[in-house]
Amino acid sequence: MVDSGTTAALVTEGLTRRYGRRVALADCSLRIPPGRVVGLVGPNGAGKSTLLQLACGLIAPTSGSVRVLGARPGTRLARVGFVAQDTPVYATLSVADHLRLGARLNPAWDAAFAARRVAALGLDPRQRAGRLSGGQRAQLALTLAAAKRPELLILDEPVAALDPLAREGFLRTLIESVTELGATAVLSSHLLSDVERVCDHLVVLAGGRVQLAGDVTALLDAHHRVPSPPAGADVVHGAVVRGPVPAGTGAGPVRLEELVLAYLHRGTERGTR
Ligand SMILES: Nc1ncnc2c1ncn2[C@@H]1O[C@H](COP(=O)(O)OP(=O)(O)OP(=O)(O)O)[C@@H](O)[C@H]1O
Repeated sequence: MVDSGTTAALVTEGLTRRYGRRVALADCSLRIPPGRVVGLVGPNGAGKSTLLQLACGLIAPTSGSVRVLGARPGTRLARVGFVAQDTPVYATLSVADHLRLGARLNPAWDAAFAARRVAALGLDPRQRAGRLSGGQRAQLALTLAAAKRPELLILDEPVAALDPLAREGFLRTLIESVTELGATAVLSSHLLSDVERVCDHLVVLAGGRVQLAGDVTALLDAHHRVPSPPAGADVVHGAVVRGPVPAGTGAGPVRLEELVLAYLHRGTERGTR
């Protein structure tokens, strides 16, 4: 799908995925513009991994459609980097073997970037990946995905296994490479503080449905915190109100974390599955 001459990174329309009778993702319509760092948030079982796997072409929709960089998922493999939640690596291959494999498989492979990151992480190139710690494995998988120099980087809970220092370093590197390449990154996370720090676009899922999506600044501008919302106000949850509020109500700006939580509460209470 094309908008203003720019191909969206990800477009879904009525995207639905069932597992038997369980609806993992329902009627999801989204448009992620290029060049964004997108935070995908939602409680356990909300459908985040399902959406990301659909975007990568690892699973097929039950109904609806998904386009990635203007094409069907799975047809732009060199242009999409994906790190799954369990950060898979080849246990018997060394760190250096992984980099060699990356270079062989990816036309735009950035060997200098990969070598720099491995050195900065203090990983021994001779070490077998199966002997790395969980966090080190995650770092290796992230390095491989980023060194592809993809146009779209899809990361399923990329920082979950990293210590706070490594998390901070990884997010900084991610922003640097996304900015340098003009790429798009979509990352699912339970850590709202990380999302607040690095994401400029937000998608909130609950009960398999999109509760909120859009540019972070625009979303924050469109909501307020009103201690006692007046009658007729469009209350999302608690003190969080959508749209303009009359003067004299004590309305103030809402923080991202508060906004996300309000939509998560609303989505969960509605039992939208
Ligand atoms: N392969 C599968 N078979 C059956 N049900 C599945 C499968 N994968 C996911 N589900 C179900 O689909 C729903 C959404 O799961 P999904 O993994 O997408 O959630 P999530 O938001 O990524 O959760 P988490 O934050 O816990 O990783 C859940 O109810 C889950 O049990």
